Order: sequence, then C-alpha cells, then structure tokens
Amino acid sequence: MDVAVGIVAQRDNERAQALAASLVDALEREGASVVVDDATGGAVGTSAVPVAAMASRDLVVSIGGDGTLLFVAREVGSTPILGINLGEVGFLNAVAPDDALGVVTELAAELDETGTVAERELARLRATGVETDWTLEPALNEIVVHGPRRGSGGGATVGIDIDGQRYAESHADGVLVATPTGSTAYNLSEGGPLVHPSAESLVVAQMAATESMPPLVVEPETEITLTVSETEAAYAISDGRNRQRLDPPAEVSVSLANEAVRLVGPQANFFDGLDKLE
Ligand SMILES: NC(=O)c1ccc[n+]([C@@H]2O[C@H](COP(=O)([O-])OP(=O)(O)OC[C@H]3O[C@@H](n4cnc5c(N)ncnc54)[C@H](O)[C@@H]3O)[C@@H](O)[C@H]2O)c1
Ligand SMILES: Nc1ncnc2c1ncn2[C@@H]1O[C@H](COP(=O)(O)OP(=O)(O)OP(=O)(O)O)[C@@H](O)[C@H]1O
Repeated sequence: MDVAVGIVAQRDNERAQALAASLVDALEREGASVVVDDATGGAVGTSAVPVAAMASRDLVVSIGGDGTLLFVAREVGSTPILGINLGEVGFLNAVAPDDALGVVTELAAELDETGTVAERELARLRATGVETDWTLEPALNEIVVHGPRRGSGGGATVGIDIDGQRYAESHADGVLVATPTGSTAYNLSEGGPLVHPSAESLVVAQMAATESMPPLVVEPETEITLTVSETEAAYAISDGRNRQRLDPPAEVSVSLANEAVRLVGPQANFFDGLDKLE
C-alpha cells in the first residue's frame, strides 16, 4: 500500500496512545507508511515527527477531543483529517473509538486504490491587523476580539463594520465572528444562532454588549472590520488558542481564509450532535 498516514493522539491520554498504537500496527500490516506526533512517539515506539510535518501526508488521524482536532487543523493546513472522538464533547470528531480501526484501514485502502476519498470542506477565518502587520492562524471555530478580560471593568468599545458600513458599536466584553462549524461552540454561549453546516455564512455576535444588536448572519465573502477602543489592552484570538495583543485604538479585519479544513470519513449527524452540547 502506497499511503502515508500521520497519527496525533491527545497528549498525556493513555487511551488515545493505546488506540494510536493499534492503528499503527494495523496500517503497517497493510504496508502503509505511518508516523505519530512527537508527544506520542515515546509511548507508541514508532517514528515520531512534529505535527506540522504531517502536512505532507495523505491523511492525518486526530485522536482526542475538539481541542485536539482544532490543534491538528492549525498545524496541517488542508491535509485531509479524520477525527476520532475520545473527548468530552467531540462535536468535530465523528468516529467512535470502537469503529476507528475499521474506518481508518478502509480509508487508507480507498486512498491507495483511487488516490482520493470523499471530503467535506470546512471554511476558516483569517484575522489580520489593519494598521499593523500581523495575521493569526486561521480559525475553524471563531475569531474573538476582546478587552483585557471578561466581566466587569474588563471590556472595550468595539465597532463592527460590514463591507465598510457600520452595523453596531457598543461597550462589550468583545465581539466574535464564527464559522458554521464554530456556531455550536463559543458563539452559542454568547447567544449566537446555530448554523447548519450546509448554510454557507458567517455570524457576527457581540459579547455582553451594553447597547446590543442581534447577532448578524452574513455571506462568507463579507469583509468584517472590528474597531476596538476605550481600553488599555485588547486581544484578537483564533480558536481560543492563538492570540495577538492589540494596541487600542486598533482595527482588525476578519475574512474567509484561503485554505479550508478538509475532513474525511463518516459525517456526524448535525442534529444528533446537538445532544452533546450542554
Ligand atoms: N464560553 C464558551 O463557550 C467558550 C469559552 C472559550 C472557548 N470556547 C471554545 O473553545 C474552543 C477551543 O477549544 P479547546 O478544546 O481548545 O478549548 P477548551 O478546552 O476550553 O474547550 C472548550 C469546549 O468547546 C468544545 N468545542 C470546541 N469546538 C467546538 C465546536 N465546533 N462545536 C461544539 N463544541 C466545541 C470543546 O469540546 C470543549 O468542550 C474555541 O474555539 C471556542 O469556541 C468556548
Ligand atoms: N499530541 C499533542 N501534541 C502537542 N500538543 C497537544 C497534543 N494533543 C493535544 N495537545 C494540546 O492540547 C490541546 C487540546 O487538548 P484539550 O485538553 O483541550 O483536549 P480536547 O482534545 O479538547 O479533549 P477534551 O474534550 O477531553 O477536553 C491542543 O490545543 C494542544 O495545544
């Protein structure tokens, strides 16, 4: 079999490491070339590489929760990813651990025979500085711009412009821009709408605004500008992890990223998945 697979197991999770070891055995028996991530290498005893080096593989398997899949997606760009759910919520990971061996070996065989497997593209967002030159890692869930901290005394004034036209401006904890994928995450706890995965759109939602406007749904090609002022410090954050400190007054431009995430394998039923949310 002429297929190259990368496997990332959630760090310090023995169950994820044991499943990674079984997948390595099964795939190597079929003749595939397999590497695991550096953090998992010691436990599995096979070739280990940094996750970013898996971008050149045919398939990357993420074993863990949503956070692990978001991390893998950040590192491997648009390399096809299969998510196996060992997490608390696992909204982004469709495959149950018991099905993992069967699904992964079947996908590898299909890749070997046909060179391709069915995939779903998940849009990502890109945030850049308007006057200063910085770009966050693309977000699969959301970009958040917020003041120095959440809650009383921690907010900022944030203006929202949609294709150059003012939609809202208010003192708020912050403002978030979510993809359909991210609509079930932070967006939902801030009162934003659920977005069906087939509805190509972006959501802009204020977070605890004093003069609030409803969350706004816009088409994906929209240019969204967030202007943050009346605060000492502010941050732009991609998927809760990759952050840029801002020097207010500052403008952040949010738009669709060039590279989508490519998810492969069985697709989770969106409505069944909602039962997992609190
Ligand atoms: N108040 C909130 O709801 C809140 C606060 C901070 C971050 N978050 C979310 O956490 C994400 C980062 O995830 P993490 O695991 O690195 O951090 P984390 O460990 O703080 O996890 C946050 C929770 O969000 C869930 N989650 C992540 N993406 C999801 C999605 N698309 N749909 C449904 N649930 C999802 C995770 O399973 C986890 O339970 C951010 O992108 C943001 O959406 C939510
Ligand atoms: N193999 C790994 N190598 C390096 N970092 C990792 C690895 N696995 C996970 N991480 C780090 O841990 C974070 C995600 O783990 P997290 O504890 O949030 O678990 P999770 O996958 O969301 O599962 P759960 O739902 O159980 O919380 C990633 O953002 C990344 O920083």
